[in-house]
Amino acid sequence: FASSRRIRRPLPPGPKPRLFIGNLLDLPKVTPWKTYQEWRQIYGDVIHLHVPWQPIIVLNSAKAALDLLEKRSDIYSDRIRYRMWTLIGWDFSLAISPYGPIWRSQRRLFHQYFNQTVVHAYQGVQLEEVRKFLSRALESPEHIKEHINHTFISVILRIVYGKKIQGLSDEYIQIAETSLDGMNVAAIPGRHWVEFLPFLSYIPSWCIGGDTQRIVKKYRPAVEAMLDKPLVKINEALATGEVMTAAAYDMLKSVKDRNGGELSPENYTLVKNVAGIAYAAAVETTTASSEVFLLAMAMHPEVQKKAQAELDLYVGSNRLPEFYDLDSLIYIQAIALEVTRWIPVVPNGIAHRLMVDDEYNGYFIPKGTIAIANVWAMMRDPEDYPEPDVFKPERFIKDGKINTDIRNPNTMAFGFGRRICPGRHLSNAMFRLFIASILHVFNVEAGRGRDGKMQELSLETETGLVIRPNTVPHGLKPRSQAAAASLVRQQSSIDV
Ligand code: HEM
Repeated sequence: FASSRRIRRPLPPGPKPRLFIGNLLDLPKVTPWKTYQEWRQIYGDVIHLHVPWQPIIVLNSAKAALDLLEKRSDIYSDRIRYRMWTLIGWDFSLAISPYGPIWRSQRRLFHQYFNQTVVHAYQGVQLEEVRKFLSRALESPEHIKEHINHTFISVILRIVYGKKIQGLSDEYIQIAETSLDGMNVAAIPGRHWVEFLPFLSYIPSWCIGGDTQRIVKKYRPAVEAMLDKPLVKINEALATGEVMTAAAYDMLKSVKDRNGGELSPENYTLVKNVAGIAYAAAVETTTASSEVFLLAMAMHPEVQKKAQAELDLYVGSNRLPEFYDLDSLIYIQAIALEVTRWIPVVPNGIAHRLMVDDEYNGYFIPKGTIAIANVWAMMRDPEDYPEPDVFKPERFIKDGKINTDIRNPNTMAFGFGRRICPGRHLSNAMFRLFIASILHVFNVEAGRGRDGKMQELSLETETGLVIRPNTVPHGLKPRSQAAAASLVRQQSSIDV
């Protein structure tokens, strides 16, 4: 199959390469998705970048991404190994494992605990944590970013490790945040010279040129601790016969039972790595989406009003939204889709790697090429989404239902083919519950800064694998002081 495509044809178009260094200096280091989107006007949907030893294609349209990453998933499902990821210890992760037996066994185990059917079992935890969030937001809206982060960390740690954190100062949160920062820092193509000049990894941190070692020293201990610490307690529980409600406990127990009560170091590592990636992949992405949601709401009060009218109709003022409400809340669903489209929080996905030579639209794509899905450009394709910069949930609704003729942003935001995000079922349900709960209780405004002035909101984001808005609204005002506040306090039992 693959060899039938082995016909030498020109490479796809792209910026003119320089002698020896190719397009190395052209690789954008800040918000690359925007530059790639601009390049689409010049070079088209599939752009080739020639970096020494490493051809790259950027897929700027949903069609190209679906044609290659989805329909030819058998040959486009490998990953590159950023040298920096391996150096800081992130090569444990299923998300960057090469396509092969280790990835397959990790992915199979992950799927068992996060497939569409199983995730219903986690609704109780999500509901409880989202309500605690409402209560915290009521008490101290100025700390909204911390509350969001706290919520999704709590949800995933309870699901995966059965661990309840005491607060934001929990040692584990610090460790995990540091290691996630490391992953983001390491993952931008072109930022680290060690990707192209491996000897740089040997230069000591105190020397000129020792940047790589400095980064390793900063992040590697945190990545190791993030994986090791929570599993130790679970393993002890298993050894003493204590029963725990936690996915990692069930994983360890089932591999142990399958192997006659023995837990080999390989199986222990398998569970440790699969559990660790759940935390790492879930927290940053869901936190980022929630921040984008708040930004969209503060910028569009008219959207809040419509959503609140729907909530008042279907949920009413005597209770908070439940999971069973979500299918009836069409406008809330449309908001979730539009937030996902408006600022996709993984704007360049996670790059795929081609395993054999290929050909597309008459262009040759050599084996080893990295394929970057520019989800940002796909979400701003005016053919799919007229006036793409405008935030408009209505674009997804027709005759009172979600219009399935409009391309669903989730088919791009969560990636493609065999590598598609296996956490999307958990994430989608949780996100809609979060949106419904906030809008049921609060009006979202930009919030005032320390100087007393209203915060100026901006669409700017950081650069990274996962992006978060630079400004996050914190002006959450209860819609009705008496009703909303007593409802939240009554339905969430926490000490904030
Ligand atoms: C807003 C929420 C989320 C977004 C936007 C998102 C997006 C993505 C994307 C773009 C990928 C790469 C797919 C590809 O290579 O084509 C991915 C992979 C992955 N995601 Fe998510 N994700 C989210 C939430 C979650 C959650 C909640 C979990 C875990 C419970 C999770 C677990 C994973 C894992 C394990 C992978 C690696 C899959 C592989 O390489 O085989 N994600 N995600």
